[in-house]
Formats: sequence, C-alpha cells, structure tokens
Amino acid sequence: MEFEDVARRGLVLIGCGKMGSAMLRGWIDGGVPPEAVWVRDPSPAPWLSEAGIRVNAPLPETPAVVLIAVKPQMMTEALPDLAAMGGGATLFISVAAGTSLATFERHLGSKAPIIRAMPNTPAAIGQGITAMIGNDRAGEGHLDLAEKLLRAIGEVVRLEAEEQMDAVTGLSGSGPAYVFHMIECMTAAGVAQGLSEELALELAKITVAGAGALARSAEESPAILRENVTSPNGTTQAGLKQLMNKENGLPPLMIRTIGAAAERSRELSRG
Ligand SMILES: NC(=O)C1=CN([C@@H]2O[C@H](COP(=O)(O)OP(=O)(O)OC[C@H]3O[C@@H](n4cnc5c(N)ncnc54)[C@H](O)[C@@H]3O)[C@@H](O)[C@H]2O)C=CC1
Ligand SMILES: O=C(O)[C@@H]1CCC=N1
Repeated sequence: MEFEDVARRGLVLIGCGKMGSAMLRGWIDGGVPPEAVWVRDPSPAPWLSEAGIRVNAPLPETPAVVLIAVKPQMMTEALPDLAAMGGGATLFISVAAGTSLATFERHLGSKAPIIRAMPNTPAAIGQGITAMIGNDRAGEGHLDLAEKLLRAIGEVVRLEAEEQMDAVTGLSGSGPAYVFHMIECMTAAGVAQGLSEELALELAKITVAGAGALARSAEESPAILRENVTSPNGTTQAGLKQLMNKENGLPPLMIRTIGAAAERSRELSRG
C-alpha cells in the first residue's frame, strides 16, 4: 500500500472542518485505513466516528503525519501540546492561510519537519490544486510523502519561496469563491435578461464547468479559446467589450480582488 508508514504509525488531524474533512475523505478513498486516523476537533462531524476514526482520543506519541487544519486565529490554542511530537519523526503539514513556517517552528521546535500547503475546496471531489513548501528540516522524503498525500485530492505544485504563498492563497486558495460568485453573477444577469432562475443557474454552472474543463485539457491558451468563441462583430465581442474594459472591467477588478486576498494573507502572517 502506498501509505504503509502512515497506516502503521498514524495520521493525526488537528481540525477537521471543511478543508480537513475534504482531505481526509481523499486519503481514506486513497487507502489510508480509518483506524489509523486520529481527529482532534471540538465539533467533530458525526461521519468521523461512524467511519471508525478515533475522535478526540489520546493521540499517538509519534504519528507519521500531523495535518493542521484549524483557522489561523485558533493556532495558538491548537499547537502547544503538539510540541512533544516535534522531535523529527513526525511530519507536520499545515494548510492554514497566513501562518508562517517560522510560527510553526516557534511552537514545535527547530527539529520538526514542517510543510506549508495551500489547497482549495475542489479537493472535495479530487480536483483541487495544492501549492506546498517545506522548512529546512523537510527533506526530499518528507516532501515526497506530502506530495503523495496531497495528490489524493488533486494536483500539487512545489513553490520556490515561502513568500509566494500569499499570492497563491489569493489566487487558487480563495479562487473557487471567485468562480462561484461569477456563477451567481451570470445567473442574476440571465434572470435580468428574462430567463428563469433555474434555467439561468443551469446554464451558468455548466458553462463555467465546461469552459474550465476545456481550458484545462486544450492545447490552446485561454486567450485563443476566448478568440474561438468571438465572431467578428458578434455577440461575444459585444459582451467582452464590457468585461475586458481596462478601466472598469474584469482586469482591474481581478487585480484588486487577488491583491486584497494576498494582502490579507500577509496581514495574517504578521499576526
Ligand atoms: N476553506 C477553504 O477553502 C480553505 C481553507 N484553508 C485553511 O484551512 C484551515 C481550516 O479552514 P476550514 O476547513 O475552511 O475551516 P472550518 O471552520 O471548516 O474548520 C476548522 C475546524 O477546526 C476546528 N477547531 C477549532 N479550534 C480547534 C482546536 N483548538 N483544535 C482542533 N480543532 C479546532 C473547528 O471545530 C472546525 O471543525 C484554515 O486555516 C484555512 O486558512 C486553506 C485552503 C482553502
Ligand atoms: O478564506 C480563507 O482565509 C481561506 C484560505 C484560502 C481559502 N479560504
């Protein structure tokens, strides 16, 4: 089995809300046995115990992996008693936005291998993308194990510098929310043009999903794919004239949107 060491020594989740449970489902589907998993969470979802996962039970002394998936604001409450696992044998993976490797090192000690990862919610259906970077103690073996675990929930990219994490968080970490809002806005605009809410939502969802799948699989760039839709002097050209307006269209709005999210990530890391 791919996760033999994890199955033998255990996998601990500190926090198992939206992100933690999306990841855990991927790992269980990928072959991690539920009895090798410990979850610590003050409000655990009922499916965890039903699946045979140990919930709020005493933790193993040196699990193979500890996933930290609590809100950044909860970190100082969640971390202190994990320091005993910081001797080097346990790999820590954090998905928390804006919590630096240095912060974890302060709590867990300088011997702990720690990987900072930024997934996104399409992880729940195995279609996420996660960016990751490790501290000095995280060797190739640790990075490979983290990458293998994270591949259970989608694509993985390795970063070159921790500073990139703020921009990644603003783009792909928060990104699904922007796309969901685009679906909401397209639906509302369809309703404004006379469609029923139900029909407009169906058209918007499948259009976004289909365009995303085409952008992902096609050899052409998104710019060429956009041009393929745009007949000279046709309907798309009329629509794009609004959307692509450099003063008040999507380009400056997206710069502000991702910029604000990245800046919030920087703020969180300053504490
Ligand atoms: N939701 C998202 O799209 C993404 C979230 N993240 C990161 O994942 C982390 C978790 O976010 P979500 O899952 O969305 O939040 P959530 O609120 O759904 O989950 C957090 C969980 O932590 C638990 N918790 C609170 N205090 C705790 C403690 N002291 N010990 C153990 N568990 C505790 C809560 O009961 C809750 O179940 C955050 O740090 C966030 O930055 C990262 C990428 C994407
Ligand atoms: O909103 C947040 O802070 C988290 C991090 C990326 C997505 N959700």
